[in-house]
Amino acid sequence: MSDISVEITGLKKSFGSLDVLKGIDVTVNRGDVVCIIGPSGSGKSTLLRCVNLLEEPNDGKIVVNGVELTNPDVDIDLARTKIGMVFQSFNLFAHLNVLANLTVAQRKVLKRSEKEAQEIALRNLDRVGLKEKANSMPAQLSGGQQQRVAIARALSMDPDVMLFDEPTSALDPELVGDVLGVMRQLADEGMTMLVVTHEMQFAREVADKVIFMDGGYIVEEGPAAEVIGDPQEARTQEFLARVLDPTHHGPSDPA
Ligand SMILES: Nc1ncnc2c1ncn2[C@@H]1O[C@H](COP(=O)(O)OP(=O)(O)OP(=O)(O)O)[C@@H](O)[C@H]1O
Repeated sequence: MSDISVEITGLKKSFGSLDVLKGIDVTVNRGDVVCIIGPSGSGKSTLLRCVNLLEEPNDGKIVVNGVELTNPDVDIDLARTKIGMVFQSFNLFAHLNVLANLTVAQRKVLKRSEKEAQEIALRNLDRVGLKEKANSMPAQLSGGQQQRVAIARALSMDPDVMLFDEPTSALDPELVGDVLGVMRQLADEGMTMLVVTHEMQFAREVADKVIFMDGGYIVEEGPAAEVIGDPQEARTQEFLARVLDPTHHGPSDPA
């Protein structure tokens, strides 16, 4: 089996006349955590959405665990079950309790029996420390708990890869640590993860590789210490101010 889990080559995506991804190449090895950072509007979410086939690329190739998702003959529903996605806004079904949130796609897409789906759901709720909330409704949970349920829901589909799109951005600061803790645990367990985040400490401590995107290009890629730098250095302070500034939209087009 290849060591490569995700291989993206020459990926391009436009919305009308807006070129958002201008030729992206990314390789993620099996078991690695890759963090994607970059200013607002640089195309980070669009990249993840293309990998999960929520957006159709205009050009390029995406291969996940040997399956070319960009091949028009691929069974998209089946391929997508292998890719778990966690969004900023949790996206739980508000009218279903926690357990049902975790079983519905297992029943429908993977055709698991109710009993098997519930067993797998409870195991994954336990993994994120929320087994006792199985019968709660999403609205009865904190944002951090809802996000951990969303992670457990994605895990219940037995994904090969987990994609996280700013999973802590919508949370109150005191709830961020619990969600990052679950993500650290998944990384320790060897889950392959592609994470769009503004959490630089998480990137420094957990990422095997950091990718810095700007203006639809990858402009830097490597170990966190090289891409983000030492937090004590002035260069790093300037860099972080640029990456974390929500008003920066500067597509410094290298072409
Ligand atoms: N469905 C869409 N239709 C039109 N434009 C879109 C669509 N999705 C994204 N865009 C535009 O593409 C550009 C990149 O958006 P994207 O969400 O990928 O950036 P981002 O780097 O994730 O930003 P942020 O950090 O603010 O989430 C933005 O200009 C955005 O307005």
